[in-house]
Amino acid sequence: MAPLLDVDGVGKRFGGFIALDAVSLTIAPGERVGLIGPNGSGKSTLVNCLSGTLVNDTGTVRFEGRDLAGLTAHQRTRRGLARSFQLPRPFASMTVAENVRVPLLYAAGSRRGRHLTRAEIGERIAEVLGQMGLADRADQMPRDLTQVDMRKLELARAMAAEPSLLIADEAMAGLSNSEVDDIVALLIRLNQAGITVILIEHIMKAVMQFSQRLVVLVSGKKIADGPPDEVMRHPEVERAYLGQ
Ligand SMILES: Nc1ncnc2c1ncn2[C@@H]1O[C@H](COP(=O)(O)OP(=O)(O)OP(=O)(O)O)[C@@H](O)[C@H]1O
Repeated sequence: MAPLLDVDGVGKRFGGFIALDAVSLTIAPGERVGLIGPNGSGKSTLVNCLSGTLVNDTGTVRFEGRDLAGLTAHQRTRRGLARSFQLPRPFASMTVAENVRVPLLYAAGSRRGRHLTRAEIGERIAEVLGQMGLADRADQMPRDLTQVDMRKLELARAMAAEPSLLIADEAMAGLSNSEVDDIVALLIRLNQAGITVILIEHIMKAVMQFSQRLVVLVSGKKIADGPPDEVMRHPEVERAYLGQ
């Protein structure tokens, strides 16, 4: 099967510091992939190069067979590559439903190649909030949400764009065990509904529950890529984690 995402030799420097060193990886449609690595290993830099908030110095990123070079983050979202942020960034003066409506109007219409009708917009907002377990929070303001619901809203905003690939960047930090389980279950449900998901996460229990494949970055290099159990037994991975 042709890859959904094909990352080939992506490199990024900050001044003289090599944050990403020729990273290559492919993601097949429908996969659930965990991207892990110690602090500062380059995970966010890679995600930023994929989603278009940073421009890679070397290499190419292809999504659905097309080179994304030169496309802004918004253009990539409209092509179906959406990401959520470590720190949720809702519009503070809008309700939960309105927070979903904005990316939906912006991206879903262009994904479908036409304007959505008012009824379709309402249905889609309800569908996304339902998927995220936020249906009864629709009219609340973000400031009134619990931390876990705030994370769900951040994922809902990404999902409103109807992506084929969702990159979830540390969606669980600071949550309780049961809340982590809740978010993992939610991400697995999205995957089962056809969304390819890359999860960046430090909570290893969540990573192992979620991932069908693990990619490990250390010091900007990919050092392992494969089935989670095998990857975690890889000597370099053990060293990187014990060394933390
Ligand atoms: N804009 C920047 N300017 C200079 N250095 C940067 C910049 N962004 C990231 N770095 C450096 O690049 C390295 C990789 O950072 P990155 O945030 O990608 O790591 P990470 O794996 O996501 O870490 P964490 O798990 O802590 O979020 C770090 O050493 C970081 O200090």
